[in-house]
Amino acid sequence: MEVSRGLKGVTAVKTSISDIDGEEGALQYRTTGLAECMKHSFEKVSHYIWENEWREQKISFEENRFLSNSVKTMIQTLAADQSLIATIRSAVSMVDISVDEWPVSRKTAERLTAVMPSIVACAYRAKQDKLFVEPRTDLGHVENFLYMINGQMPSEEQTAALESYMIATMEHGLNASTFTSRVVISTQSDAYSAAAAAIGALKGPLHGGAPTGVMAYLDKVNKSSVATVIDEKLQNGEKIMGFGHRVYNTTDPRATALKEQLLQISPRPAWVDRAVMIEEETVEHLNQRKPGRKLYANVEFYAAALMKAIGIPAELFTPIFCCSRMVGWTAHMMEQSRNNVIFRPNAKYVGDQ
Ligand SMILES: CC(=O)SCCNC(=O)CCNC(=O)[C@H](O)C(C)(C)COP(=O)(O)OP(=O)(O)OC[C@H]1O[C@@H](n2cnc3c(N)ncnc32)[C@H](O)[C@@H]1OP(=O)(O)O
Ligand SMILES: O=C([O-])CC(=O)C(=O)O
Repeated sequence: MEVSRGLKGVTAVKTSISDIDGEEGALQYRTTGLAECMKHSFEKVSHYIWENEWREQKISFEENRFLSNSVKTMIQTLAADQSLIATIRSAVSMVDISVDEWPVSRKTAERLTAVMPSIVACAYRAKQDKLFVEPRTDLGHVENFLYMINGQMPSEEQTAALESYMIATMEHGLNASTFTSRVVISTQSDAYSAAAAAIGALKGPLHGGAPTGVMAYLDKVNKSSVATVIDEKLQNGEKIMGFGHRVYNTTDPRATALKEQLLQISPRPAWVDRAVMIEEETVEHLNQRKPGRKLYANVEFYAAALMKAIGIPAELFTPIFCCSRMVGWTAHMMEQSRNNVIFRPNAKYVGDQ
């Protein structure tokens, strides 16, 4: 019996939600390339990913932003002694507790996606002893999110940059957290349980938790050099965060798109050019140290840099990723539940006979 560790190279589902060309470095949502998708609003691309139809549909997004008083109180209580991401993961399972539907509906996908920024903003502000800023219904999804985080209107540049990031990270095939969500749904469980489990999978440093490690890497290199830091990390068996990918054997197209956005920020912060140099040197050095592995920047390197450049604190990087990826998770939950087979692979016994 062949065992594929980490299911490397195994095709486990058929999907019409997105397609990745790992050799060419291309990503499309349904039949539309990433660059074209990034020209539209978060709401419009979400609708496209869920329904395969281009239509501006904002109203129910706005209605779905609100948190009940009891959920706000629970988030504020949890935030007092839990990490931000643990609070968010727990909070997702507390909204709309009684929903237990099958198959997963578009209505639930929209509720989960629209409410996530409110959960994140509530938890983030509670950790700073600040009161929750109620969502506004006259603002777009991303603009409202920044407004709830900071309690003031964001600049157009900030909103546009974050919207680009959030669209670029909405969906990415059968990555670990999306796979998690499909496994949970495959037992005919509910979307809230699947979303909480997916957040648990996303937060790990090998997946959506990587941007924190990217910031630490940049700091370390700035005090020393790329070669020294990489050699030290490889000797300790550590990975360089923001580099390497299971599917891409070239630069991640989202990294390229976010780098473009980063270079458009005006005025450009002094550290940005240095970060670009570090990315290039890292690729060169990693490929010298690990020849043939084809290690390039992944989305997380430029996600971290772009969010830093628009003034987003590092502790929000992974929570914001949860907000954008909720679109992909829920699209996969719908797809799985409409044509379900429970996931149950084999394990090869290698213990004592
Ligand atoms: C949104 C996202 O999830 S994007 C990914 C975010 N994660 C990161 O940035 C963490 C750093 N990167 C990694 O850990 C990996 O590249 C992953 C988890 C993304 C992919 O892992 P896998 O597909 O299992 O690749 P695997 O770990 O087997 O790597 C193949 C080889 O390249 C090396 N390698 C891969 N990534 C890195 C890296 N970032 N730094 C150093 N070496 C690396 C491995 O050590 C391995 O070398 P070996 O053949 O000598 O053993
Ligand atoms: O596809 C993956 O394995 C990880 C990734 O880039 C993502 O989830 O966006």
